[in-house]
Amino acid sequence: MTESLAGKSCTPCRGGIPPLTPETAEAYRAQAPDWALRDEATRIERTYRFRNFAEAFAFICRAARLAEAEAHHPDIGFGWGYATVSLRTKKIKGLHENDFIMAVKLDRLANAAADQVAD
Ligand SMILES: C[C@H](O)[C@H](O)[C@H]1CNC2=NC(N)=NC(=O)C2=N1
Repeated sequence: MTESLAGKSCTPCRGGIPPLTPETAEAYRAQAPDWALRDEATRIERTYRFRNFAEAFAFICRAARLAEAEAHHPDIGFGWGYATVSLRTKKIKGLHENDFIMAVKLDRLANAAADQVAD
């Protein structure tokens, strides 16, 4: 059981530490169950669905502001009705707690906006 990530903030990662093991990443995923481990658990990814292009764009604008506030930046692809978000920590070429903090906060953003539609 990992402690609540929603109340945490990203911390600077300068490298020199190992990435999360797949097992630890899986434990973190309990708080972000809609995210998938990808590329041998070196990154996480989620696709959010929206009603149209404008709502997807509004979400990624909010996501970008969150990323700047947390100094941790996802890769984002988007189009009509969707945004696909990928997170990893470059300095360690894998996953860090920061990636899951961002995942949980992005999920909250999407839910709070109430503009996301079910898959
Ligand atoms: C110094 C600064 O914290 C780092 O360069 C940050 C910036 N944003 C980042 N975002 C992501 N997703 N991974 C990183 O490794 C990363 N590094």
